[in-house]
Formats: sequence, structure tokens, C-alpha cells
Amino acid sequence: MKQMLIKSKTTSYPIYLGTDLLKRLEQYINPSYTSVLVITDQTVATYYLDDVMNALKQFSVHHIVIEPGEQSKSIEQFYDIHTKALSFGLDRHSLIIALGGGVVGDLAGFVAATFMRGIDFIQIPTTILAHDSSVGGKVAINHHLGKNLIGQFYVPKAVIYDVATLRTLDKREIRSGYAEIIKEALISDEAFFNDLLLTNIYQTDAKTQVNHLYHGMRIKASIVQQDEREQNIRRYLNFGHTLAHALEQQLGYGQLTHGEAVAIGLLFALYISANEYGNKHTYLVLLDWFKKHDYPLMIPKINVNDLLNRMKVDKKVVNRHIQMVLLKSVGQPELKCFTDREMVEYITSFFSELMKGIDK
Ligand SMILES: NC(=O)c1ccc[n+]([C@@H]2O[C@H](COP(=O)([O-])OP(=O)(O)OC[C@H]3O[C@@H](n4cnc5c(N)ncnc54)[C@H](O)[C@@H]3O)[C@@H](O)[C@H]2O)c1
Ligand SMILES: O=C(O)C(=O)C[C@@H](O)[C@H](O)[C@H](O)COP(=O)(O)O
Ligand SMILES: [Zn+2]
Repeated sequence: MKQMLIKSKTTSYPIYLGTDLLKRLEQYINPSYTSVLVITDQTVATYYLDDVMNALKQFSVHHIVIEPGEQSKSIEQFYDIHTKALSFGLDRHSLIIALGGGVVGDLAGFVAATFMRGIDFIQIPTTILAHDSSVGGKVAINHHLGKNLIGQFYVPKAVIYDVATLRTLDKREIRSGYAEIIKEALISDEAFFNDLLLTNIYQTDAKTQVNHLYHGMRIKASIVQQDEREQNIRRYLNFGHTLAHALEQQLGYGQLTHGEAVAIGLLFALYISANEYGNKHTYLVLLDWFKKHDYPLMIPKINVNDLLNRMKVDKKVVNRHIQMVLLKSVGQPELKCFTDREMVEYITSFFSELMKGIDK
């Protein structure tokens, strides 16, 4: 088993990464909690809820199963979980467990952050993508005007990553998760990026996959430890997300997974970087790699002004100017603001070039 300790200014918490941790879950949980509430989604529940409930038999344990998908990060779902938690009799000494991908983690984490002004929670990620979302304490639900607009920084007590759960992920979820690993490599580690470019993510052995996850988590850990509240370098973790979040909303949640949208967002940020700093190599090799892995890059007609307006709700916006994370070179991210006009030009030329690039 691999282990890491995330130390921030205010607190610290362990990450355990290994196989068959679910069955030994009670070893990692303080026995003094008055009750435990497991929050998961329907798909994850069919595979893993029994294991978790059995492992927690000594606790007064409850569970809530939500519908899978981004639509569940809603104010209605959030309120419903609060209602159920109250009816189960949870108190300030109870624990919430988020068992699932980033949707469950973000939602359950935000419930934990707000229930009776905050109770403990533990992340049990079950997707590749959640190697990112389970670390760093960003918890949130969506507002109809934008993604993750209602949220908190609220760190878990622990992250327990049983990588055996990843065996049931389908191809779409594998590529979705790898988009965030690629992001982490691009902003900080050229050798890792080059290594990923040589990988076929659908045919990796378990050991290689775990190494990729561990590497990605170490990059994320190192950033959030230095800048827990995104005052500075944590903004780089948003590489690719300004366009990604806007696209996810414009197309309708679920049309693209978060990671698939991030993949397009990474290309967009690299396309602008190439224009600003004059080197298109990274854009081209990544486009090629995404094509080889069947990332959905063919986007139906984009409404450029609508997309721009959605991008302007991004949390990095400064004085109503869109602030993009760009790459001077791999491992050298930089922030740059753009006028609306510049952005419209970039969105238009990027999508036109992307559609041509896909045909090749
Ligand atoms: N808080 C953060 O720092 C952060 C970081 C990245 C992404 N996010 C958020 O995370 C969310 C995306 O997370 P995600 O991609 O994990 O999505 P998800 O939670 O919706 O999971 C993807 C799909 O995989 C299924 N699934 C989960 N585990 C499975 C397993 N082991 N086997 C089979 N199926 C499984 C789920 O039921 C779901 O249908 C987005 O809402 C995004 O905004 C947050
Ligand atoms: O942890 C971070 O910081 C990130 O930016 C990680 C992103 O992958 C993640 O999608 C995050 O939720 C986006 O941040 P947001 O503040 O724009 O919601
Ligand atoms: Zn993300």
C-alpha cells in the first residue's frame, strides 16, 4: 500500500492507496463516531456498498444512494441529503463517507461542510478522475448559472483509495480520469507527460495505472499544500477548465464527462499558448494522443457568445476579464487575461482548427 500525508496550514490528512481497502475499512475509521452516513450513487452501490456496509457493522451506519451523474450536484439533492441525515439522527460527532467518483465526493463533502456547520468526512474515491477530486478539499454543488459555484474548501479526515474498484470502470471513465492526470503532468512534469504520451490507457497493467495515479496525486498534493485556498499556484490546477466548465454546461451536463470536457479545454489552452508563445508541438502531440484514445473532440455547432458568457462566470475571472492558465512550455504554467474580443477570436479559430484536425 502507498501512503501520503497532506499537510496544509490548518490541518493534515492521510491518503491510503492500495487494493482491498474497502473490506478493511474499519481499521481506518475512528471508532468514537456516534454514527456514519455513507453517500454513494446507484452504480457504485451495486458494486461496492455491501462491502462498505459490512465493514462498518460496529457503527450505527446509514446510507443514501443518489442518481449517478453531474445533475446530482444540485441544491435539491443537497437539501434532500440534509433532510435524510437529520431524520437518521446524525449529530455533530457523526461521520459522512463519500463513496464514489467526483460527483459523490463534491456533493457529500459539501453536505459534510454544512451539516450542523460542519462534521467530519472521508473520501473513498472509486474513479480514476477522483484521484484529483478527493484531494485538496474543494467541495461544491452547481448553480444553474455555473459549475461548482456554491461550495467550500473543506478537507476530508482521510482519503481511502481502493484501486481495485477501478476495475469496473468503462472506457469512457478511464479516458475521463486520464485527462486530469495529463493536466497534472502538463503543468508540472515534462518527463511524466512524455511517459503518458507513450501509454495506452486502455491497456495499462494495474501497477502502471497505480503509478500514474500516485504521481498525479503527488503533484496535486504538492500544489494544494502550498496554496490550499487558491490564492496563487492552485489556479494552475484549473488548466483547461475555463472552457471545459462552460462546454459541460452549454452542451448539457452528461453529454461530455468532466474529463472529456477538460481534454478539449486542455487543447484550447495549448492552442492559445502556441499562439502567444510560439510553439505548437504540445498541442499537436496531445491532439494526436486524444484521437488515438477516442476522446470525443467533434463538438456540434458551438454558440460562441453563449460560451463566452459562461466562461465569464469562471472563478478565475478578474475585473470581468477571462484569465486563462496557459503553458509557456510543459511544466511552466502562466496566467494571462484576455478581452472578450480576443476570446471570441480564439474560440472561433480554435474550434474551426480542431474540426479540421480531427478529419486528418
Ligand atoms: N473537487 C475537486 O477538486 C474536483 C476535481 C476534479 C473534478 N471534480 C468534479 O468531479 C466530478 C467528476 O467526477 P467523476 O468523473 O468521478 O464522475 P462521477 O462521480 O459522475 O463518476 C463517473 C461515473 O462512473 C460511475 N462509477 C464510479 N465509480 C465506479 C466504479 N468503480 N465502477 C464503475 N462505475 C463507477 C459513476 O456511477 C458515474 O456514472 C465533476 O463534478 C467535477 O466537477 C472535482
Ligand atoms: O483542485 C483544484 O483546485 C482544481 O482546480 C481541480 C479541478 O480538476 C476541479 O475540476 C475543480 O473542481 C475545478 O475548480 P473550480 O474552482 O473551477 O470549481
Ligand atoms: Zn477538473
